[in-house]
Amino acid sequence: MSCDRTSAWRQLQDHYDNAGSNFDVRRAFAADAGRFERFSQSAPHLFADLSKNLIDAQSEDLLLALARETGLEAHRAAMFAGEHINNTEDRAVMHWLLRAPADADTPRRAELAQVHETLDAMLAYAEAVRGDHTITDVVNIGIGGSDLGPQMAVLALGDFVAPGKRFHFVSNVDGHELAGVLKGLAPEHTLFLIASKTFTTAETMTNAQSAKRWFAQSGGTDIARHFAALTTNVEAAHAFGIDKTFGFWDWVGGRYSLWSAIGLPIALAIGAEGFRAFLAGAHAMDEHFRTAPLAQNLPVRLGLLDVWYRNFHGFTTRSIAPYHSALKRVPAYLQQLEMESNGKQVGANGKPLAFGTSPVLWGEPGTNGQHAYFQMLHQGTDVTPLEFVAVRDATHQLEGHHTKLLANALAQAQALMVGQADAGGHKNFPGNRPSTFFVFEKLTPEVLGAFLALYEHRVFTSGAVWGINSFDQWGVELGKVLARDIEPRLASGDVAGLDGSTAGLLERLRPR
Ligand SMILES: O=P(O)(O)OC[C@H]1O[C@](O)(CO)[C@@H](O)[C@@H]1O
Repeated sequence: MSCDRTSAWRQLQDHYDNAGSNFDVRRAFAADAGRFERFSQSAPHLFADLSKNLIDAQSEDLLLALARETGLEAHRAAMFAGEHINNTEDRAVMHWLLRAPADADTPRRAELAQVHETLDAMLAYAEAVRGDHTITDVVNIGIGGSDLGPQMAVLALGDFVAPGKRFHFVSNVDGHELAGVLKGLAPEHTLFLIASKTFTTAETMTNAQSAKRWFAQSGGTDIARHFAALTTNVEAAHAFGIDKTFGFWDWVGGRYSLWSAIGLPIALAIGAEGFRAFLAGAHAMDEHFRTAPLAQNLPVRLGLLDVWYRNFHGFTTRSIAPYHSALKRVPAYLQQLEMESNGKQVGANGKPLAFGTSPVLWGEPGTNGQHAYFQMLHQGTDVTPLEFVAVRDATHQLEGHHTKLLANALAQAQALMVGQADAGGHKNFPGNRPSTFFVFEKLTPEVLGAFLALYEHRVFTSGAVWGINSFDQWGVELGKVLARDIEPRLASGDVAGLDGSTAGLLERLRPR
């Protein structure tokens, strides 16, 4: 049943109208000494404080009822059973299987055996390349899910990266990016990874062709040693001239693929043991999501909070501020995960939805964001729920920095909630602005794996309640088709049939 037709939805609307719309989290803390405990919890490898959010026991209870009424548990079971819940592409959704141990209790035994066979081969290759000191530069060529995850994780786990290799990520079809990277490279010291689930993506194919041409023109000889492909389309990789391939399967969505062969740059960076730890962290979160009661299930609580904010409070964006510079690319990674998954206007049945879906997700690391857009978060006319990520232990010895960093994260969350009412005018902070606070003890492969899996299941939860297919991305197709039509027009100048604006701009952008 569509979520907006359920009795829980109606009750949530009543609760919002009666109490939710003027809920004051400061009063809620004053009235309940146990609020922090009630609305915070541990989950594998991390801790989350939800208590500064605009929720009370009744809203959580009703949101849980909404989850039950919309069949969240059955949908979750269907995903873990390998049913084709990606109905528009008739595919299973089994990225979770990529991180299951070889002896896991799952009905998908055959696929699990293939997963481990590929994983073992990929990690053996990663270790061999790590030991090959003639390779000093690894260039990953891929885009979207074939870029954002590995790039984000290699940066995030910088403390675990063995010295001796530089990692480069080329995604954009803008040749400035590839040309800039190639400038500093020598073919005999470079390994190119062509990462593409489909091996047809225009940007990646264009960059891969140019890299191959550069390799030959700069005296490179042994393609088999200097190129590898990470793809479900092994045939196309061979046709391109690459022998060394690591495969994966159509049941791994692009934005869920960093756990597969697409994660090879991560394995090259942190080693086989580190990559297995990364998978183990995610698996621990999978088990939590699969088995914990809904009321203590962190991805479920977060996904339901997202529904509460989007559909009842009407908040259209959510911001994330990782207070750790190594987590700089996490917002970009999560943007694809959440917005490509849940940015849908029709339900899984293809019928238009009468309610909002994915919020806009955005953010920058703290403390940087504080000196840029936090002004709006504190005093703007719109309310934006903010998510903090703070790591207790630093891995550097620079005196004073980490304490200042953590103090800032705590202070910002406090300021958003408490506000400052008595100052008046321009100095008035309304407060009561919601935030969630994640605590990692250390930034390790396990912790990062768990955090990313937490987000995946959170997006699954809101998507399931909304009744959408979170695993297709038809919205990216139209632009691709039109780009193919426009490309030759830039050379020919033919504007026939184009709208006035596109024709006018094309005329200005034509090469002179
Ligand atoms: O890995 P591929 O097939 O090159 O696709 C790259 C990205 O393009 C998309 O299909 C969107 O165009 C993403 O979903 C995907 O992660």
